[in-house]
Amino acid sequence: MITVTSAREKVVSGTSALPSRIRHLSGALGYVLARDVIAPVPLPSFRQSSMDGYALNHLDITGSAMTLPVSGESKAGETQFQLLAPGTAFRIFTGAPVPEGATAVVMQERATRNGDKVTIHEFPVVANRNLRNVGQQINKGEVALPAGTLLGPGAIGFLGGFGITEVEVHEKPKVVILITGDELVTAGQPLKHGQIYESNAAMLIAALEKEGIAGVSVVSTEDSHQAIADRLGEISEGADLIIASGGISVGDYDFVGKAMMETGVATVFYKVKQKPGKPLFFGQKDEKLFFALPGNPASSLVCFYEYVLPALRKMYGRKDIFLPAYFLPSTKSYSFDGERDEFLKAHVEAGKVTPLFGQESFALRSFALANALIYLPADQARVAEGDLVEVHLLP
Ligand SMILES: Nc1nc2c(c(=O)[nH]1)N[C@H]1C(S)=C(S)[C@@H](COP(=O)(O)OP(=O)(O)OC[C@H]3O[C@@H](n4cnc5c(N)ncnc54)[C@H](O)[C@@H]3O)O[C@H]1N2
Ligand code: MOO
Repeated sequence: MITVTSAREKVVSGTSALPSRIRHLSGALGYVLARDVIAPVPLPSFRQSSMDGYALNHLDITGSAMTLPVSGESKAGETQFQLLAPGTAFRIFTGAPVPEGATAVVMQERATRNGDKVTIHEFPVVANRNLRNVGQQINKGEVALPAGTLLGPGAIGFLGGFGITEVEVHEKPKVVILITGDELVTAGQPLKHGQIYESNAAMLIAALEKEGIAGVSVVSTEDSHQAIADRLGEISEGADLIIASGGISVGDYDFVGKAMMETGVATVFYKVKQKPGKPLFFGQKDEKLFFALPGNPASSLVCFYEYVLPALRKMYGRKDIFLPAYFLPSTKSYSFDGERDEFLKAHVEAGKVTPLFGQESFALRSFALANALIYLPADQARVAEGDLVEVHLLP
């Protein structure tokens, strides 16, 4: 049995980023840049007004309430190159090109228009006021976004502002889920005594979807050594990452570990000193990663967030692969036997964290209400109210 820290290290060192490919910008949300994007043009690419008002030369305003003739107009989308005659003002609107010769824009709230004249109620007018200069945000040739940037809506908009339509990003892993367990019944079918509804597949698909991983296939198989080995061989063909659920403990019908080894998967680790999720298995074959998660639903989801998610994120190029961790005061006392590190389903609110009722590995009700996990190393087996605990925020 290895420690949580060592298991996490082995997941990181055993995982590499997938190759890159070109994607259309409109389909690149949630992907990670594989190359720096270089600004093809400066932004802004021409001098723009940031207000509706009057463009003028600030040196022409030598006292309060000065009146200037209005010699022209520039509105957003104006494509003609325009020149401001000395001693005059231009009517101008937000986003419009500033005429050559103008050095500032005065907001219309600080001006009074009277026919073809305007009186300026601002003195002094400061140079560059209400102007967006060429390259103020970024100059041509600079790194607009570095490799490793996770593309969110802001990045999509920023790159769209350059007219960029394609980006080079890391591929996302193709994931297959293998569900084992003879007691499992698909929703919609009646339950016989001793049977339960299968729910880990939908839970893991949801967690993957939240990470932007779609097209996940699910294969179910009976609890037989041969069937599991056969399915494992088949499903790993087109996949980058295989998640098995159930059958990884020590019972007579827990065949997943053996089947993994028989199909040539090299064990990186099996069993982690943690609760829940002790019988977690991680292995590799070629470039493919294999996780076998314990069937207990809460164990499965904890292992997903603490081990599978970092591997997935590293595969698609992310730098921040673990759940964000903070130390927060606990609103409740909590104690455990200290034999294994514990992950507790918890709720963070107003800078404090509360361990929830129902920490057993079969209990998902608490997970349904959780927005975080508390990580307690075995040597922190007694937590008093107000003690700082390590909190991992759920996505
Ligand atoms: N003698 C021992 N027994 C067990 C040990 C041990 O060390 N010695 N470890 C326990 C721990 S800890 C865990 S965790 C479980 C893990 O067992 P498996 O991974 O083999 O999981 P299963 O036995 O298949 O199922 C466990 C539990 O979860 C339910 N389950 C399974 N799959 C699903 C699913 N897809 N949807 C919903 N629920 C599922 C299943 O019915 C069981 O109740 O082993 C302990 N035993
Ligand atoms: O380690 Mo198991 O996941 O406690 O129930």
